Amino acid sequence: MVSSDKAADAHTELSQYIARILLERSNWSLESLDHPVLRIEAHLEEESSQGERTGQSRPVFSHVVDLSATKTSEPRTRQIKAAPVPPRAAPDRAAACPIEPEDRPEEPRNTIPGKSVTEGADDAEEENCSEAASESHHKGTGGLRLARSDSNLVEDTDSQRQIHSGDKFPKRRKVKPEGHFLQPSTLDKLIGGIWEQIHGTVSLDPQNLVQQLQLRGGDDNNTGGTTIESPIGGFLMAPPVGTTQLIADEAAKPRDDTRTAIPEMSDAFSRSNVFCRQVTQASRACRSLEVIVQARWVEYFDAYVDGWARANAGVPRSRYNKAALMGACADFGWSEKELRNKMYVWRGYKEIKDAGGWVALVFAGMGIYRFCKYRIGFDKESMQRLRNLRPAMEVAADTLHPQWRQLLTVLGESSEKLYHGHQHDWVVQLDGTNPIPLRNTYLQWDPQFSYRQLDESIVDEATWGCDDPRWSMPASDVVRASALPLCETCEKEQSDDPKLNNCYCFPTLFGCAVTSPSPVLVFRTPDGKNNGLLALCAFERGAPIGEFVGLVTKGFREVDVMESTTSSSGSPGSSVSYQIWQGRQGNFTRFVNHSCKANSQYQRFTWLHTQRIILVSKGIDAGTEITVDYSDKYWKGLNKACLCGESCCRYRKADSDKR
Ligand SMILES: C[S@@+](CC[C@H](N)C(=O)[O-])C[C@H]1O[C@@H](n2cnc3c(N)ncnc32)[C@H](O)[C@@H]1O
Repeated sequence: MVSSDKAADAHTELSQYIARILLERSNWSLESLDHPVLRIEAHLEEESSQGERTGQSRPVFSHVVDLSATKTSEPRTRQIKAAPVPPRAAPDRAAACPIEPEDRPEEPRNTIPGKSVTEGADDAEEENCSEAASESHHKGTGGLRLARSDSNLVEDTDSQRQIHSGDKFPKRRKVKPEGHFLQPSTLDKLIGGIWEQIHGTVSLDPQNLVQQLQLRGGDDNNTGGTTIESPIGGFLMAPPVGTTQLIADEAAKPRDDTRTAIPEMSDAFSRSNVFCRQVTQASRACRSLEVIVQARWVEYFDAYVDGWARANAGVPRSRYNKAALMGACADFGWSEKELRNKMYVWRGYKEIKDAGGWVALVFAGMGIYRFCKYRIGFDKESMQRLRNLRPAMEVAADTLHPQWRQLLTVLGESSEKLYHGHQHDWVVQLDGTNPIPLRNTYLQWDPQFSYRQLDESIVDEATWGCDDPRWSMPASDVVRASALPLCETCEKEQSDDPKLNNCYCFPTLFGCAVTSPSPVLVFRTPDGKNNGLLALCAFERGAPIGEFVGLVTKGFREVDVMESTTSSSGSPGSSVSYQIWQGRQGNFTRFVNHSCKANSQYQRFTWLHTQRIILVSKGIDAGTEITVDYSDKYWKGLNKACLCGESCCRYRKADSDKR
């Protein structure tokens, strides 16, 4: 007997497979069908001894497979589904976690010259679950084991709860596509787009609309039309030919004079950056405004027709519908067909608003038009997914874009934020219920619990004085005159000044002009691990998720800490061990749970001579929990069982139960 889950899987796989064959071999596109079905028929026939058909044929099987789901079904990854929260395992008091990072970051696939994205991905997998139990596999996994350079760390048998890391990023087998050629569904794209916008740098402050552009009426000498001037002065987007000419003119001058041209050009360039950004921001805010107004217009339309229909019960509703349509056509100056087409899309906006709230519309960006026009996977299930995500989206939008709700005042909606503070001061729940203040999720174990969100680690002065133990002397004895430190990984110059920086090992974290918040949220795990970290967008293998920051200290025992070591600045060759404790302060990495089949790991990386610990993806799908392998050293002697739920789980039993 095949279990119903397996049967459903087989069914999905079969229909996807057949759909792929159909699409590959014919000109048919499922996308062009509203409700595609695949009709499979089998006939039992008598065949002649020569293998010819005798004409007798009896239908014995007829089955219709609904392919609508194929058009939109989700990737078969381990999604965290909305579910009621089961009884929780008590986390450690103000848990901090011990970890040792790797020395070398995974080379970001498309930043290392000569290495393509797929090259590394073809490597044999060293961390597959079935091998996990063997010692050799543990070495291959690389996750949070001792780095080679840590071999001189004290072999402290009772120093449990220390998370460690290895030196090398584990190689992984390229994940074979499982017939997802139609994936991700448009809903996935829409949701991904919303998270990207929320975590992006585009500001949706309505002030962008009113302040950043000053429309100035008047005659332009050339066109006689209206001109647009930037508030910072000048007609910024004059043709770049001017600049080209400037260069040519300056080139003709004596050599010394050309230097004066550079500041001028640089000034013009930087002003054009500002202006272009202002127009982009304003236009982005306009787009959000457009969509929410159109969704609201549909509500007006419906209310108008409803009102008439209620007042004249005997008259068919369609009559008022038509009358309203005609009235609107006159006001818009559009034909009925034009308006109907637009209304179809706008009604989609309204439905998205009804499910995902205004936040989903405001941050949806351009993708929403396609989603509403083609309505692929625009079904109850999709709307429920949006409904469940709404509170999480509001947490992120309110905390990252405090002004966004002001756009809603045009609709007469409140501009008051629902969620204050830092985005990780909230624990979101994936069943759509209200987010919980982070603090409340620890009070039962620690009534004094508090957590301060940090952007950077703080060195415990009582322990280290003014010295940062993470700082180490350059490996080379020769102090380079150029002064810019070289990256130990890529050997390029590092600088906090993006114009001077040349190291792009972790470009979203170091050496970049602007850093965007990582698209992650703290969430309530459905499997008893209390809180965990949720990836809102996909992180490709090798991509940094964030830095492990907290209090840089030492000597902590019986609490979760990150353990690491650097070579001593005083005497090269020896090492300095330190800990990073996140019990009371730190960032979102504090909430990363353990899994025996982890999808990320900690790695060491040196930036400007100071060691940093980076949480790096091993390939994470959007909507999944981010996990690391805390390693044997953490679990050894710990009176706690692992709840990762993987078939390869190595710590299913608490150490005390094993005795
Ligand atoms: C760094 S914290 C992770 C966040 C934690 N879940 C929370 O709610 O604060 C580490 C603690 O989480 C819990 N934890 C993490 N991974 C676990 C797992 N696989 N099984 C059981 N408990 C886990 C343990 O209580 C551990 O001490």
